[in-house]
Amino acid sequence: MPCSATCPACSSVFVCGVQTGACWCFTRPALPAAARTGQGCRCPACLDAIVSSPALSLPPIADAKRPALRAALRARLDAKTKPLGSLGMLEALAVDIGAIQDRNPPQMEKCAVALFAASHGAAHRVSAYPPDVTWQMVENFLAGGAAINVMARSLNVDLHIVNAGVDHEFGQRDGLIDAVVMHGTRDYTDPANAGAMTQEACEQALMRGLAFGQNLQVDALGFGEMGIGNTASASLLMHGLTGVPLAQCVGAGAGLDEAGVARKLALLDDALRVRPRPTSPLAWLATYGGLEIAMMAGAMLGAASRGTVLVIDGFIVSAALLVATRLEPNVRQYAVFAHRSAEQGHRLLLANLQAQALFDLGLRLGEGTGAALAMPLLRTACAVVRDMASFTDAGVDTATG
Ligand SMILES: Cc1cc2ncn([C@H]3O[C@H](COP(=O)(O)O)[C@@H](O)[C@H]3O)c2cc1C
Ligand SMILES: O=C(O)c1cccnc1
Repeated sequence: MPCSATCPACSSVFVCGVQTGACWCFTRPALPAAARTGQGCRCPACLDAIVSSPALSLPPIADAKRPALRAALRARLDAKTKPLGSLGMLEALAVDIGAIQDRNPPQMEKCAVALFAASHGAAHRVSAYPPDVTWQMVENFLAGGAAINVMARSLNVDLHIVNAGVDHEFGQRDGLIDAVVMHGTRDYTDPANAGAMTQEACEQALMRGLAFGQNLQVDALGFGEMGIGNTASASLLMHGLTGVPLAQCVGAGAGLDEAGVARKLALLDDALRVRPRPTSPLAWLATYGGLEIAMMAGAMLGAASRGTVLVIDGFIVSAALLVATRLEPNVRQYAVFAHRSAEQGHRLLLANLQAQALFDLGLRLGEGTGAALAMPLLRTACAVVRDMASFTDAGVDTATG
């Protein structure tokens, strides 16, 4: 039985977590998810029970704060033959990776990117490109000719292509992981549709992603996506889960001009008006899609539960992480952010996730290209901790005067 959307005792606006096992504060997203108590959740403000039993069971994700390990990693870096802090963000990155892996020194041998592809029913209305580009690009990935293929090869990164729900018959194909939940979402801009997918399809996509993430043995997993129309879904999720005004969440995507962005914004605004506002993170995801975003969110939760570093790519992947954090806040600690995308909403989305990206090359492609490009930085950060000489090792004396 679902609970009310507000805490009955203290009236804080908490959204029902009956589907997810974690209650969620709409007006104050910085609050921790409500504590779980055998039968349900408690409002973190007043501790009164507000949820009946959860339906979706997620694996536990350990708290990766690990202050003692972080201090040891920092001390190890400070003893290296360099001015204190002179490797800047690489030092923070190394400490984060060590804390995620619970290892000193951290390890970065096997790096992979998983690219999740799916079709969007709304694609023909919200993108500068036709919906068929989604399946045609999957063929390109399988043939090895896309940007992510070239980067993965040149950077020694494994690449996994996952079909989360492309509207096309590929048949049995080498190199294509079939995780199809449905052949594309429904068009949420059509008032006749309740939303992009049912709650059941959404949970199935999430759980398939979860299993994928739990089973992959890598030190770092980068996330990529392909789905014409998916910046629109990401914008709606960003708006719904953060409260940032829609206009600041919507951008050019793969290449709309100014007038195109204005049309996209008006369409998405209408799509929000024609049906009731979703009342949980999972309902936002089901209503506005897409399948690849749901599967990525699940894969993030699965990979984090086994201590894998999550390498977040651009705008769409960040939106998937946002969803994942609303299901299990600890997942945020497992994420490192590759780059700041040129997509309009990404700067604010990163700020909302309290994230600092490693670089900004003006990329706006997706596919996991930013994540792949970050892998050498992750490898190098770990190598510095492991291999650099300390002042004592090298006999360098820093005493002055
Ligand atoms: C040829 C081509 C290759 C791509 N690879 C990634 N995207 C990127 O663009 C799409 C999102 O933009 P929008 O929401 O505006 O459709 C996604 O597929 C994303 O991965 C591509 C887009 C195109 C056209
Ligand atoms: O930031 C991204 O991931 C992005 C931006 C535009 C188009 N495709 C992806």
